[in-house]
Amino acid sequence: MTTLQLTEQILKKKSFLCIGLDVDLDKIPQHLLKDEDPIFAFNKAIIDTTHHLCVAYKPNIAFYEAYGIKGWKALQKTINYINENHPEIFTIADAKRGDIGNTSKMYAKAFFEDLNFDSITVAPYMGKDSVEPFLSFQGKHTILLTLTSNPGALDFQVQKIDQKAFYQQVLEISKTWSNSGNLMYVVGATQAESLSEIREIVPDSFLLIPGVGAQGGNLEDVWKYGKNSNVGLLVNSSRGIIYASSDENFAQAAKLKAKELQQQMEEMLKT
Ligand SMILES: O=c1ccn([C@@H]2O[C@H](COP(=O)(O)O)[C@@H](O)[C@H]2O)c(=O)[nH]1
Repeated sequence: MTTLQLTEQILKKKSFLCIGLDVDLDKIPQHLLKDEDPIFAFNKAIIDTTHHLCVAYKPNIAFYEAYGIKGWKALQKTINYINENHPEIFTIADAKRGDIGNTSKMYAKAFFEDLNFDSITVAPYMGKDSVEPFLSFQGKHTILLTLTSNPGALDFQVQKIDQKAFYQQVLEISKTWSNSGNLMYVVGATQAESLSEIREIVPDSFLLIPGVGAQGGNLEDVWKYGKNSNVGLLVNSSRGIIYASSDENFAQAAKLKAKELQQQMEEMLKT
């Protein structure tokens, strides 16, 4: 999917919501554990009730890898289900990969070719040759971790090198790489005060913003400081939506939570 198509979906659905599919078997409704594939059964129910309210789904790969081969199969079924039934939805493999070039190439093949995700999150720490193998896939997007939502973001990302914070260097340097048009950036909703300055460096790029809901980030601030003239935002919520209820009505409860966020976004898009 192109960024233009993604923007069209945002305007059509009046939503820049990304729903995180972070499935934890200890948190899903217990009746689903009787299913042959509880992870997929949970995801399918969430997708069936929320697909019209969001423009992206983001399975965090850790939540699938943790369950071994069963988790990986559930991930495959989930991405296939989205691609077959809702091809207009942007898919993000939140895998946070990045390694020496030939290894990154294999990560890229796994997530872009085998699983057919539209995008993947990548850590920039190993530099250009670790990221460019992802960027070389046409029609796919690489979402670089930039200023993350967790307290540990202060350990390295804001430290200064040549008077500039490390995360600012990530933005400026990555813009010079081959196929940098395929780049998007992760900025935590908890870092909203830095969004204006980030927008000055990457005015046109999409920003993936996790951290609203369970982590306390504020959607109004993200909109105020992070939007660009094409919206340019994907705001993720995982636990706040998918675990809205642990009863049999969990998917309807998730739909209500997603609807609340979508309605706030619809109002913002009118301004
Ligand atoms: O800076 C980051 C980067 C990634 N994440 C991921 O997003 C979701 C957030 O989940 P919530 O339940 O809505 O808090 C999760 O998969 C994180 O690993 C992030 O939170 N912050």
